[in-house]
Amino acid sequence: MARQKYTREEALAFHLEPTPGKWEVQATVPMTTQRDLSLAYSPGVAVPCEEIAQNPELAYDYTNKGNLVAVISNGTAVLGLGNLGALGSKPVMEGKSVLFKRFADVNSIDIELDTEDPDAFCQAVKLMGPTFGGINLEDIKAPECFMIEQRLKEEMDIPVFHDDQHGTAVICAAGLINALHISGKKIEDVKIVLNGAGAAGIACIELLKSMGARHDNCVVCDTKGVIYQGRTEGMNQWKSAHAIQTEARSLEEAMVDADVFLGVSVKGAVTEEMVQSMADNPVIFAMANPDPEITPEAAHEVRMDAIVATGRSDYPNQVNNVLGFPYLFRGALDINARAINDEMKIACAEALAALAREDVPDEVAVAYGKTLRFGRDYIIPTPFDPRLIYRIPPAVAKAGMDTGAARRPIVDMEAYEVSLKTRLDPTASILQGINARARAAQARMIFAEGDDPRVLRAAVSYQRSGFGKALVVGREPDVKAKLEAAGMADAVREIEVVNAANTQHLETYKQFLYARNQRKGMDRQDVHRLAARDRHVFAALMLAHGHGDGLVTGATRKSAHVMERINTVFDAQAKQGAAGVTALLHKGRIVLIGDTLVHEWPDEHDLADIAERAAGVARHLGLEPRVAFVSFSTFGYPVSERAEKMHLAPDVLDARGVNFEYEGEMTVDVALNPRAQDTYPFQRLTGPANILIVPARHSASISTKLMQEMAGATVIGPILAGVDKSIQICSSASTANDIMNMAVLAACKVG
Ligand SMILES: NC(=O)C1=CN([C@@H]2O[C@H](COP(=O)(O)OP(=O)(O)OC[C@H]3O[C@@H](n4cnc5c(N)ncnc54)[C@H](OP(=O)(O)O)[C@@H]3O)[C@@H](O)[C@H]2O)C=CC1
Ligand SMILES: CC(=O)C(=O)O
Ligand SMILES: [Mg+2]
Repeated sequence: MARQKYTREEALAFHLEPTPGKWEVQATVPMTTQRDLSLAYSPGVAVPCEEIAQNPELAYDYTNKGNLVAVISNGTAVLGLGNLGALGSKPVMEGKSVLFKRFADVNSIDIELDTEDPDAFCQAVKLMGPTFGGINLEDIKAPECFMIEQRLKEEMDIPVFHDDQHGTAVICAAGLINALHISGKKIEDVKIVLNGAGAAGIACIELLKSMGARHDNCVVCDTKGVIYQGRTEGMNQWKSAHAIQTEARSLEEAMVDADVFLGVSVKGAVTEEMVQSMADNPVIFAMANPDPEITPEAAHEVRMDAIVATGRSDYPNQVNNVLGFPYLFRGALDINARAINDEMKIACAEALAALAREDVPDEVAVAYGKTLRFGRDYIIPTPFDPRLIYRIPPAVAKAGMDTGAARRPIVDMEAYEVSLKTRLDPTASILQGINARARAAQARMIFAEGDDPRVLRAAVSYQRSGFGKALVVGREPDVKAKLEAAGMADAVREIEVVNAANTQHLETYKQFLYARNQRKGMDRQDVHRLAARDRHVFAALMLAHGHGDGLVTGATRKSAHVMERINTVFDAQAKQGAAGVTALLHKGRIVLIGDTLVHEWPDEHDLADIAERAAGVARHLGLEPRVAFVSFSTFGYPVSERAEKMHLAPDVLDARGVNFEYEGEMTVDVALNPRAQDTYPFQRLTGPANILIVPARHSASISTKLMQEMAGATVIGPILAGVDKSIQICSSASTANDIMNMAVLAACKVG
C-alpha cells in the first residue's frame, strides 16, 4: 500500500484553514426570535435548572451532558513524541474530539490542563464532572496516569477512561485474538514480549493476562531492558507486578523464540535481527506513533511469515485506539453509564475481532479501493468500516447492562441498532469512497491553469496525496516562481510541467483542431493560436489524445468561456447530451441539482437528458437515483405555462423506459420531505428525492448559490456529465482544496 505523503506545510495548512483548529460549536435549537431567547436563556432556562437541581438524572434529558465527553490531557506523553506540555498536546486532543464526532456522533471538547501534579489534575477534572457524560483521559505519562485514573474512577460517577491504557489494550486484544487464530496458536501457550511499560504497555499486558496469557510467558521491557524479578532501577509498582524470573536482560535476548511482539515504546526500537530470531509465524504489533518500532517492510524483509500491524492508517492492520474509544463511549453514554468496566472493554474487543472475521461489505471495499478479506493483511476492521457504529456500541451497552453499570438500560436493542445506523453522516462515506476510487485509478490529471497558485497547490496535493501524476500546463519558470512563493519549491521536481514549446505533439494537436473546426470559421492561424497559446484548448487537446486521463480547468475564467474553448476539442454541448450536475452536501444529506452548467433553457426532452446524466452521476457516487422535476407547482396545480415542461418531462422518461425513479412536477418541499410527499399517495418516489432537475440555468444557479451562502452547504461541481472524456470545470471562486476535489472527481470519472 502506498505511503501517503504530505509536507510539514500541508500539515500546518490543514490545521490553519478554513479556521484555526479542527472544530467549532453549533446550536441545535433555533436562536432567532425574542421567544427563542426567552426559552433558551432567561427566564425559560430557569425551569430545567430547577428540575435538575431536584433530580440530577434529568440532566441527561435537558442538557447535552449525556452526549458530551471531555478529552483531557496534560501533554506529558503526546503520542510517542514525549512531554510536549499541555498546549503542545492540543492538536492531538482536538483530533480525538473530532474522531469522537466523526465515528460515533459523540460531542466532545478537548481540555488541556497545565499541570504535572496528579493531585491538581484530579481536582480540576473532578470539579468538571457535572458538565460531562464521560471523561476520556489522553496522553498522560505513566506512572502518574495510573494514579490519576484510579482516583478519578473512585471519585466520579461517570465513565473515566484512559484511552492510551484501555483503548489501546482493547484494540491490541482484538487484533491478537485474530492474529493468533491465523497463526494457529493459543494465547495460553504463546511467548509475548512487550516493549514499553507505560500507560499503553501495562494495560495491554494486563488485559491479555486476563484473557489467558501466562504470567511467566510474558516478558516486559522498558528503557532499562527486561523487567526481571529483583530489578531495582527505573521500577514502580505497576512494572513490578509483571517482573518475571528470566536470564534475559535486553529486548534482543527477550525476542529469541517470541511468538508475539507488542511495541508501545518508540520509533525504531526493534531491529531486523530481533525479528529474525522470533518463532514461526511471529505476530508483530509495532504500535508506537507516529512511527512504529519497526516498519512492516523491514519486518517482512527478514520474515515473510510475520503478521504485522502498526498504529498508522497508511499500512494494513491499523491497531489504533481510534477503533475503540468512539464506540466504547457511544455504548456507555447510551446507557447513561456510571463507568466503563472490564466486561464492557472485553465485549468491545470480542465484537471487533468477530467483525474482522466476517465478510467485508462492498461499501468498505469501495471506501478502501480494494477488497478486504480476513487474513494476514486484514486482522482488524478498518476505521472507516460503516458497520462499527452499529455493531460495537450494542455489545458494549449490553455488557454494561449485564454488569450493573447502566443508569438507564436500553429496552429495545433492535431499535437501538437502527438508531445507531442513522448517526453516521452518509456524505462522509460518499466522499471517502470517491477518494479511494481516485487513489486506485492513479489517473494522470491535467491541470490546465498552471499560472494560478491555487491550481498549482491543488496539483501538488493531488500528486502528494497519492492520486496519480499531476500534469500542469504552464511555463516552467513561472510555475517554479509561483511554487517557490507558495513555500513549495521542492514540488517543482515532482509535478510535470507541459506546454506547447516542450511537447512533441503540437503538430498532431493542430491537425486535429483544424479538422474539427475548419468548417466553423477557423483558419490555420486561429488553430495555431488556440492550440499553442490557449491553455484550456491545449489541455483539452492533450486529453483528447490520451496524453492525460482527466482534465481540470475553469478556476481562472468564467465557465461559459471555458466551455466554449473545450467545445473546440470535445462535444460538450447541450445538443450532444452533455449536462452539468452540482452536488450539495448539507446536514448529512446529499442532493444533486441539474443542469448547472450546459443547458440554459431546456425543453422537456433536454430535461429528461439531464435527469439521465444526473442519475449516472448519482450512481457513480454510490447513490440510488430518485429524480424530482421541480417547479413552483405540484402535479399540475397551480396551472401555468411555465411549469408545463416540468410536467411533461416524466412522460418523456416513461417513453424511454429508464431504470431509475423519477416523478414530477413538484415543489422542492414535496421532493425532499417525506411528510409532504404523503399528501400525494399516488406519487412514485420511494423516498425523498436526491436529484432535483430544475427548470433552467438561472434556477439552478440561484438554488445552489443560495444553499451555499445561506445554509453553508458544501458544493461540489458543477460536474460535467455526458462527455466521453473526464473533464471538470471549477468555478472561479474555487479554493485549492475545491480544485483538488474536482480533480479527484475527474480521476474517478464521475460524470
Ligand atoms: N497504536 C495505538 O493505539 C497507541 C499507541 N501508543 C504509543 O505507545 C507509545 C507509548 O505511549 P504511552 O504508553 O502513552 O507512553 P508512556 O510515557 O506512558 O510510556 C512509555 C513507555 O515506553 C518506554 N520506552 C520509551 N523508549 C523506549 C525504548 N527505546 N525501549 C523500550 N522502552 C521504551 C518507557 O520506558 P521507561 O518506563 O523506562 O521510561 C515507558 O515504559 C507511544 O509511541 C504511543 O504513541 C499509545 C497509545 C495508543
Ligand atoms: C493513538 C494514541 O492515542 C497514541 O499514540 O497516543
Ligand atoms: Mg494517546
